[in-house]
Amino acid sequence: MSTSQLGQVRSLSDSEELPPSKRPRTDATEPQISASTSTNGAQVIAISEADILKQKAAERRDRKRENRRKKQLAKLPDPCSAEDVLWKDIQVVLGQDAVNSATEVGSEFDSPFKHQEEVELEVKILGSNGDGIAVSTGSSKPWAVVVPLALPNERVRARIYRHARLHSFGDLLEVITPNNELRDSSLIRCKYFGTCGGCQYQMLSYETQLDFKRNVVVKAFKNYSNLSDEEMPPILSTVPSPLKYEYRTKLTPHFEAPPKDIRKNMKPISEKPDWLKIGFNRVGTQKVMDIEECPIATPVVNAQMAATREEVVTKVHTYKKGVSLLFRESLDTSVNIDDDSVDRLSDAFNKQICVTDPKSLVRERVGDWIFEYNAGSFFQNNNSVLLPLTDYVRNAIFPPDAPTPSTLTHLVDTYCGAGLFGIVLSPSFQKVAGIELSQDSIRFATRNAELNKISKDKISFRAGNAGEIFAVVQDFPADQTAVLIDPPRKGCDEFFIKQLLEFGPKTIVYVSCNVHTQARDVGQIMEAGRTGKAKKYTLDSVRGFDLFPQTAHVESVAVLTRVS
Ligand SMILES: C[S@@+](CC[C@H](N)C(=O)[O-])C[C@H]1O[C@@H](n2cnc3c(N)ncnc32)[C@H](O)[C@@H]1O
Repeated sequence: MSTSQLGQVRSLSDSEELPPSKRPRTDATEPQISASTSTNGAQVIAISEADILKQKAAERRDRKRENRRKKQLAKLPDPCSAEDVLWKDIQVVLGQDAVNSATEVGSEFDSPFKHQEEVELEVKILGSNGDGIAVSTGSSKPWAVVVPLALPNERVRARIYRHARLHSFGDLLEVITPNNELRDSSLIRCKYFGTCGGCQYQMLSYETQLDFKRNVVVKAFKNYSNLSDEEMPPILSTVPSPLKYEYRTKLTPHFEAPPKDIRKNMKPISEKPDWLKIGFNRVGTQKVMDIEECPIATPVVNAQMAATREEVVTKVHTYKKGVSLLFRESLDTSVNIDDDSVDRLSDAFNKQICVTDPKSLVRERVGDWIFEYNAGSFFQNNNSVLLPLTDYVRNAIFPPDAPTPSTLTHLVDTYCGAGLFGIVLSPSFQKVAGIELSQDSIRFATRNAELNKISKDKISFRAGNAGEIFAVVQDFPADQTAVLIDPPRKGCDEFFIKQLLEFGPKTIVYVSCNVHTQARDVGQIMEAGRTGKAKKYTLDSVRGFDLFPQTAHVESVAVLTRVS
């Protein structure tokens, strides 16, 4: 028995005299060593077999945990996800060499910054999500920091609050050196700008906003389409929204239920207490902040929001859960427009109201077209841009300057919602077929076709998965058919693209609220033709549309033509 082993035993039992907080940490994975005195007085250390087995099991558990951790670290974000789009920007800022070296040595999660540390940063680029992406002026370690509301070439101070792979997130505390070519605070129209997470670009001129959005489209096709330079048309300038403010026809602010301790003894109140916040999430958080008005929403929506806020105060003691409110602008639905004697374009018909029940009927005009839908279901939120958008799509399908007249006669409107594109474009086609997953939206699409006096022989809508439409439109001549695609953010699935390519329409117009998945899908359509697996398409044009001024969102329209 060596003295050092004895010493270890001694110090263990000594430590038991200490208060728990001062005792050396005994790892649960260590076998318990017990000291006893033998009959001849010598001390014996006994490690039981059970303890050894326990230790081995614990080591196995540790190894498994470590492997899981390594796998998790190695896992990159899902392609086209918001995290992936950001990760691509981070790599540009840090440079591929720095990213590769950090990955090789496994230091890509070792942030040089502490939680809540205040750091000085230089902003390098504006990320596709609208946040500035900066590097530290003090640390030599390649590490990026994402700072909302910071602009390229600015020096800023930020407080770090979260870490991820080779980057951290920080709250903007101060713009030390502003970029006066871009930043113009006199343009800001909202008192909550900078704290509310809704808008990112109010300090930019509108032209700059459109330029930044074009750049997002350029980057998306570079990162996700896999198209060669020869296959890529120049990305056109972003089409502006006629209204830059007061355009949002829908808002969905929310509020939390009263905290439990307050709810217990709560009586009806008439003045809004401090803890009640009715509004939108604070920038970079899931915490609601109080918003009395939103200047990007229409005046009718703002007026209703003010009235509902007062109502919520008087009823708040009755809520046990948080609530999402809905404000949706509508034309006055009490006017019976099925009656042919009604002049739908008269002032009486055009009175705006705001509905708050998701099941309520909403009525909306797009030019001289009338649409109805349920307040809770999908319809575009910026009415002012819908005529320019549908005109653009029509001109893409029937280019006014084409040397020969178009032969297109049929339109397939996939992901058609309440029938916006199919109905507005219907005069240019002999036949239109639409498909949409929501039964409710299809009920309205059919009603909208009737309201707009389009015959059932000409236009039809069906509920179903978008890819299923191609089996239904077998009688549509592919050479004379245009397919419009307007999917949700996640884009099209494999089944849809396979069916689309088997059908092989002459023209494809792909409208999207997520240019990254759009670029991926367009890339897949083009690749299938390039590799001889399907008919070949050229990408004629890609253009951003600004459906959401003052925010970083961009809609995009890509036009493809079959060449073989
Ligand atoms: C961006 S919206 C476009 C709606 C319509 N084109 C418009 O502009 O009003 C996408 C629509 O796709 C529908 N959708 C989602 N997944 C679908 C699927 N797998 N098949 C068909 N429609 C789907 C949604 O219900 C939603 O109405």
